[in-house]
Amino acid sequence: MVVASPTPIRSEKIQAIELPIIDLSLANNNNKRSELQNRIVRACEEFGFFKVINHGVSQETIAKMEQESLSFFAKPVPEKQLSGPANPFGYGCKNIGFNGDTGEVEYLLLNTHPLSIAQRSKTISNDPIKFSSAVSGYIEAVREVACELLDLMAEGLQVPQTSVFSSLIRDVDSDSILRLNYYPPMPILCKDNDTSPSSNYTTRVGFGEHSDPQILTLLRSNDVGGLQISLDDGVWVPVSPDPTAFCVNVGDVLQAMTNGRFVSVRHRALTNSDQSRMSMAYFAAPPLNAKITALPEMVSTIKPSLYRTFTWADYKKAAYSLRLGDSRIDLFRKQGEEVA
Ligand SMILES: C=C1C[C@]23C[C@@]1(O)CC[C@H]2[C@@]12CC[C@H](O)[C@@](C)(C(=O)O1)[C@H]2[C@@H]3C(=O)O
Ligand SMILES: O=C(O)CCC(=O)C(=O)O
Ligand SMILES: [Fe+2]
Repeated sequence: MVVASPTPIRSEKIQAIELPIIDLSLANNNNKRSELQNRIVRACEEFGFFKVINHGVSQETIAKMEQESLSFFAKPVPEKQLSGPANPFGYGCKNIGFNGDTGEVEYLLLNTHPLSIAQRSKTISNDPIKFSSAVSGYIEAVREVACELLDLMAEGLQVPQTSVFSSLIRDVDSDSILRLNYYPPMPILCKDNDTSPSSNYTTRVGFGEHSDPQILTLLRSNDVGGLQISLDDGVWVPVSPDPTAFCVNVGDVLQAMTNGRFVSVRHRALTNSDQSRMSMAYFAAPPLNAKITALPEMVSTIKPSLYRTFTWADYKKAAYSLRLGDSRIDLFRKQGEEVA
């Protein structure tokens, strides 16, 4: 197997994008709820990404999770390795997935089932009860935010069964996961000691280009930038970091359930030259046996369903057999159906 080396890329000075802002406190305001639904729907159609403020997750819940995460990544490597290798859960360093993808990232991938968290905490922390309580508290809080957003999306799409998306995540068998990413500072590479402001500067990729496979991702990062999204082919647009907000993106499953109306957009994370970046991503996923198919309201004679029905287990199997940057959802596209 050929193992790819971490890709250095040219640093380009592209202005950061201001993602659509969703103020979740408006969800409880009867006069504003429908405007909020439309705003979320538009963001999912146009960008596949938005920023959520006033989300209701307490600063304490986030700080506890962040502190546990920092303490873990600050440990000596041999200690961290006791929680690895990631298969897919556990501690991973530079290797992403099983097919030779690499990046300048260390991570902990956790199954969100309470029993699994309790069990794994024993190898992760010297105080497993404190670690698992921080993780469980964080997961419960972000799951609530994810469910509220998904209900608003269904309402905005005029789908009568408004819990059609959120019920998949609330299911006890939901396959949701939590990923803690740590990107150590990486000096910018400069070819031939040439310090002129030309194209010789390169930045290292922390987490390569991909789309998220699940329904919805809620990402919280520290105040160090690095996330970029690919809005138009070939152009990478940086997203400004905001530790008080969640950066939310549509996953492949939601793209399929909305018959391509919502877009699962490719993104990546670059390292920073002098500061470490830390991100915590909650990937809201259905149960393994859930059948994924376009909602009837999203299908018509002029917009026939783009994808075959598949189970989340089928999709995961395909995802783990592919490279990070491969398009997984295309495997499930019906012949002859073009995505708008
Ligand atoms: C190369 C891979 C890593 C990944 C599984 C895959 O085979 C393709 C998708 C990757 C991804 C991207 C989003 C999430 O970070 C992730 C946990 C997921 O569900 O799909 C990772 C997988 C991983 O790191 O194991
Ligand atoms: O760390 C980030 O900002 C992005 C990470 C990411 O895309 C992922 O974990 O899937
Ligand atoms: Fe991602």
